[in-house]
Amino acid sequence: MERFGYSDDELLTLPLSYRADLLAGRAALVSGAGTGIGKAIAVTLGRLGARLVICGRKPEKLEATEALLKRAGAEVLPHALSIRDPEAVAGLLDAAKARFGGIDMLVNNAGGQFPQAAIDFSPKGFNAVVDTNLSGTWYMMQAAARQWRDRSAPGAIVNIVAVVGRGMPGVAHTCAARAGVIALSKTVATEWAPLGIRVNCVAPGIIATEGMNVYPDEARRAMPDTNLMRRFGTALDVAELVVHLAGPAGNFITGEVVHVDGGNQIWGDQWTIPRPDWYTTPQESPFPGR
Ligand SMILES: CCC/C=C/C(=O)SCCNC(=O)CCNC(=O)[C@H](O)C(C)(C)COP(=O)([O-])OP(=O)([O-])OC[C@H]1O[C@@H](n2cnc3c(N)ncnc32)[C@H](O)[C@@H]1OP(=O)([O-])[O-]
Ligand SMILES: NC(=O)C1=CN([C@@H]2O[C@H](COP(=O)(O)OP(=O)(O)OC[C@H]3O[C@@H](n4cnc5c(N)ncnc54)[C@H](OP(=O)(O)O)[C@@H]3O)[C@@H](O)[C@H]2O)C=CC1
Repeated sequence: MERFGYSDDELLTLPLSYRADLLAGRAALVSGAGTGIGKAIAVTLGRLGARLVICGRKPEKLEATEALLKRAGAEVLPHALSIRDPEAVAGLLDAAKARFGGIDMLVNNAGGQFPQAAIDFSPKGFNAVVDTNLSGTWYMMQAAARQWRDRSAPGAIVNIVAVVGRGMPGVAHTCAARAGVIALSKTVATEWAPLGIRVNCVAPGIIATEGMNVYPDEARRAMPDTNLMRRFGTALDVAELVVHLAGPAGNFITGEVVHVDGGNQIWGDQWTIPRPDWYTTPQESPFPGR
């Protein structure tokens, strides 16, 4: 691929599809906001007037996004933690309440995985991915929902997942975790509608971010061949969809999974590890049927 995501200046200046004060007076919490898609989401929300709480494990990544948000004129509270730690997550929501009186929007973007054939997963590797993407996301959802309930305030959650409807060879652990997030989201969309809480998922296809460095060159080069538009999407494509779902345009949308994947889900099979010969050259099966 030619480049890995936007420069800071591009994030601050690329034209947006929304009016500049759309989210004035609102506060948003974005996880994994120090890099890639999360950084683009945070900056986009900030450019539209929202105040931001940003989290991730590494303070230095958050500092870069904090500086960018300040350039956009947004108020920002950076808070380093691992979303895998439920007590730290509860502390994060307390800090957001102390600073901004609470949040209106939660974007669970933090996550990731490593590519490996499933048959080789170690228990530690599998659990690391499930803990981060499923349990970590859940701790954030529950802590936010409890605060909204206690404040008698409405709220919107957007969970960033992946295109997992047909599985994705090389990242079975993340497929399991993301499918879990989708099922959780649909279930609590129903349980929490009486509290005024909407819950939706965004499933990005291949998006140009530095996170793509974890994939082998061969797999990454082939990725644009697996969507109808035959290219990578951008972090802004995801960020603008998040604005739609978390903001006023999404008021009647809940329990939904929206794909921003150039049509990958209806067409291409997506490999994150090299394809075995079985799928690339004509084969005579050594395992005949009855
Ligand atoms: C197109 C696809 C769609 C999606 C695209 C994207 O998401 S792009 C964005 C993508 N961005 C990202 O994905 C970035 C975020 N990803 C991450 O931070 C990590 O992948 C994580 C989710 C495992 C973090 O968990 P953590 O902080 O606990 O990390 P840790 O380093 O301590 O590892 C824990 C254990 O996991 C195992 N293990 C780890 N790596 C490998 C490997 N290469 N090989 C084999 N195994 C591996 C190993 O068992 C290790 O323990 P050990 O043996 O070392 O004692
Ligand atoms: N790029 C793509 O094509 C696709 C991405 N996605 C998903 O979108 C999300 C963003 O991806 P992208 O921006 O590309 O990748 P990045 O690797 O750049 O972003 C992941 C972010 O999550 C944070 N993070 C990881 N683990 C934790 C944790 N335990 N606690 C808190 N923060 C954590 C990281 O920060 P730190 O290391 O400081 O904790 C980092 O900022 C991820 O969930 C990814 O899997 C889904 C489909 C496709």
